[in-house]
Amino acid sequence: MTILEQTIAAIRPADPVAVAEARAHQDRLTKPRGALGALEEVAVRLAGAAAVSPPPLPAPAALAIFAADHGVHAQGVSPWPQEVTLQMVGNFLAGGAVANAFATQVGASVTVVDVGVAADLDPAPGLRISKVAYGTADLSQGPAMTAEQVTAALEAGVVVARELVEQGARCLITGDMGIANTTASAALICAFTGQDAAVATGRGTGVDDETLERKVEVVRRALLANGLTGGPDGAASPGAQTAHAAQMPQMVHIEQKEYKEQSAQIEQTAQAASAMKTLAAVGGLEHAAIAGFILGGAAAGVPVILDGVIAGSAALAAAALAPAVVDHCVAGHRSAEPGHAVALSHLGLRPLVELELRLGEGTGGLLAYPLVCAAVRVMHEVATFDSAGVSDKEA
Ligand SMILES: O=C(O)c1ccc[n+]([C@@H]2O[C@H](COP(=O)([O-])O)[C@@H](O)[C@H]2O)c1
Ligand SMILES: Cc1cc2nc[nH]c2cc1C
Repeated sequence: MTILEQTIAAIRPADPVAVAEARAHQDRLTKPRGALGALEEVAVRLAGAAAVSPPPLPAPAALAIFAADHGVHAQGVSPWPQEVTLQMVGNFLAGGAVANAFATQVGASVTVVDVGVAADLDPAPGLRISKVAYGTADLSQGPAMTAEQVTAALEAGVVVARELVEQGARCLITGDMGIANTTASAALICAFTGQDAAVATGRGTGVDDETLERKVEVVRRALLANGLTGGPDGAASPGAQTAHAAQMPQMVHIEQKEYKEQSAQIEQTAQAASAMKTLAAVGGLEHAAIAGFILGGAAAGVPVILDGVIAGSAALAAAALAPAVVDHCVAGHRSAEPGHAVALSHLGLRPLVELELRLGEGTGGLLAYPLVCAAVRVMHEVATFDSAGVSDKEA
């Protein structure tokens, strides 16, 4: 088995017993039932993911910022020069970015991963060089990446997640840096959800009206050029259905349950193959690496806090590869980029923080991290009605 196959095979869906225990425990704590709102669901979610209630405290946390460049920058979709990706990597390594300040605030470590910056980087403490390519090809003209590049970037993300967990991290936070990557994110979101480009495409770092119009057209062209009409799984490949249909005749005598299981397995395999194609067509190297990072965290048994629209679009790919991965994710925030809400609603994730952030780097995930810790701490430390001798509400 490849690293990616092993990782996908290791991801378990939420444990229903732990979920039920966590819900019941929440209801015994000295507070009106449901009074902690969305935080109660976060604690229950983490219990399901860890298959134990209460779930372990998600500390310490590690942020990984995946950096890469984009061929689609040539279409004039970002007001910023491409070299800002490289320059911001230098800023992260020097501790001068917003992500560094927020990481210090919440005690998270910061690792910068070069998966596709269009320049050679010198080795430095805190930098991991896992370069797959010097940026992607222009996704509006055809596939942004080869299948080999997608696999390499996904596996690079898995390896970073594994190593951070081996080094003691108990919560992973996604981060990204890549000028023009909101265009790739919008295209991925359209492909995976079927949403229209005009709805999913936003102003990124702050483009004017004219550039936004061009950006929407670039996303439309990218979907067309790559034969992606969009769909519930981003499964635009006709091969998906053909592979499934081809298996049907041999299955007529198989027991109904077994047939259903095998049928679901075949469908999942087709969906995964299609997700790889979609990533290659309109994704970025950091999107693929972040998808791998999310899968790697889930496989290693730690929760993953997703940052903004780049992470949201990468999570769509991860979920198409391994649907159970969503049970291990927490949506840190909802970015101002409109496609992010589309992605989160498709994933069924509720963002914890809504501050109209549109920075990336992991900033929204880092701000949400103390809320996730607080949600879990409640489960460990708050007294029950019984233990504190507090009268429960009359039935
Ligand atoms: O996280 C987000 O939702 C987000 C929204 C807008 C912009 N960004 C960041 O801005 C850069 C991409 O913006 P753009 O306009 O060049 O596509 C990239 O480095 C992202 O981290 C990030
Ligand atoms: C300055 C700058 C910082 C960023 N951080 C993440 N994306 C970014 C884009 C720009 C342009």
